[in-house]
Amino acid sequence: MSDMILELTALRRSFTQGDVTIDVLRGVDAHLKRGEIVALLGPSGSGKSTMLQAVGLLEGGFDGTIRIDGADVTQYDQSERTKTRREKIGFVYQFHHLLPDFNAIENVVLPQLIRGTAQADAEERAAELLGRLGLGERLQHKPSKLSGGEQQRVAVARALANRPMLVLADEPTGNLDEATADRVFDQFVSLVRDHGSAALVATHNERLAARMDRVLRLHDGRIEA
Ligand SMILES: Nc1ncnc2c1ncn2[C@@H]1O[C@H](COP(=O)(O)OP(=O)(O)OP(=O)(O)O)[C@@H](O)[C@H]1O
Repeated sequence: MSDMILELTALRRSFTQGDVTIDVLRGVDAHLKRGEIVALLGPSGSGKSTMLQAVGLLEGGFDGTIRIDGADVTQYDQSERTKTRREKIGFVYQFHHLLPDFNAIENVVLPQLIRGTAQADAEERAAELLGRLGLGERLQHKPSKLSGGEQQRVAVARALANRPMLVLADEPTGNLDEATADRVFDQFVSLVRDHGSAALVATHNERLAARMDRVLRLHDGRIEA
């Protein structure tokens, strides 16, 4: 097992709309080691989401090299990308994208079933995670019956349910008040550290960034030295 969870080399991405081409990522070099929690900071429009989408194997169309857990995934086809995403990556978004018709525990069980975990094991794991996140009394609540911070904690549990080695978060606490954001983030950090995963967290929030192990700043399409 490699200690390098993520390596980006000369990552480039442009978008063309009509006759305007914007070079969003202009040669990003970055890496994450096992156990590291790293902030990705940059002004609006600097390419943070674009970078997470590339790393999360959600979007093609970029140049450069992406290595995840030592494997060069750059040229992976659709099915290899899906497999890597399922086995190695967990996502947390600002707007959590929970399934509205499923309750809290079902939302955390589902990705485990997709991965092939037995129902009983998946439920046990989901209940344990949600309990650690302070939602032990909310297992049967649907997202609409949960507060924003509670929904965000369910999303954290869901992202970590399969113990991904790489966790990608895009403004994971962006819609929460400061005190709730801090609590959710503390819980996120403690779970990521327990798993020995690495996490890349895109945020505008300097205060949140200061609590991570390291900060990457996107500026003019590159990571500042
Ligand atoms: N699918 C697309 N087609 C065309 N342009 C795009 C597309 N996706 C992103 N862009 C452009 O790329 C730039 C970077 O967008 P991105 O969402 O990565 O920024 P960001 O740093 O995440 O911003 P924010 O902090 O506001 O979320 C923006 O200028 C945007 O207009």
